[in-house]
Amino acid sequence: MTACIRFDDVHAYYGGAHILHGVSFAIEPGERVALIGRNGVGKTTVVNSLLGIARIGSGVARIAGRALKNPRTFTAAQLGIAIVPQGRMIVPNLTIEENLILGAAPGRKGYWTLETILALFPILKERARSPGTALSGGQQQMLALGRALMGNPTCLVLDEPSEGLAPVIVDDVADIAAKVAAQGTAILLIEQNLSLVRRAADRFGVMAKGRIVSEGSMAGLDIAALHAHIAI
Ligand SMILES: Nc1ncnc2c1ncn2[C@@H]1O[C@H](COP(=O)(O)OP(=O)(O)OP(=O)(O)O)[C@@H](O)[C@H]1O
Repeated sequence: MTACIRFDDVHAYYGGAHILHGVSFAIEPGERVALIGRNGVGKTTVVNSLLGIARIGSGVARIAGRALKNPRTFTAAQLGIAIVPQGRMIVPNLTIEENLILGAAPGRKGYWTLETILALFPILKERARSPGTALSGGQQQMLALGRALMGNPTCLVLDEPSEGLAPVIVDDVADIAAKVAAQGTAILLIEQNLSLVRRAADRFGVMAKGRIVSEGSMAGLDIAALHAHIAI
């Protein structure tokens, strides 16, 4: 089976700043993998390496088996990866429905359509004609998730989806992740909220100083050891 995302010994840089020091991992179709670790260890840089924002100096990052060579910001999307960025990035002068349509990938058909997404997120259906920014933080997170699903991605990348959200909304995010994975979409979850990680991932990798220092299945997750890694 070809991995949706595969990193082999990736070293990544911003200018001369060496941030990723030999990161290797793979996400198989339909898998839910969490990357955890404290602030500044390089989690978002993994995503930025897919987008060409961070430069891959050595090693290979692949999407759907294709090695990325000088990727553009849209290359990952073309290869089936949808990214829900930290901060959500809702377009303020578009309605909720228009924000969703923005995520559509013409030509890539699948389970997710405007109808199935509005059915998954009743609040977005109720307020489809309101501006995207009229929503609360949690609702904007749902909109960002829905917009990403509109492209029927093979892998959904969620960068700190729980940031700034109330615990009850974090539970909603975990439920959505489970429903998305049930449709066969793989998930890369970048997160520090352990209760979300425990509910929304099958496997984890712990990052420290630009490296994956521990990995395994959620069943084998040693919470005490993990706290030691991510304690601020
Ligand atoms: N565009 C950039 N240019 C230069 N350095 C950057 C850039 N983005 C991030 N960095 C640096 O790279 C390192 C890793 O940052 P990264 O955002 O990947 O961490 P993170 O684990 O995602 O943490 P956070 O949760 O704080 O985003 C940090 O030292 C950060 O200051």
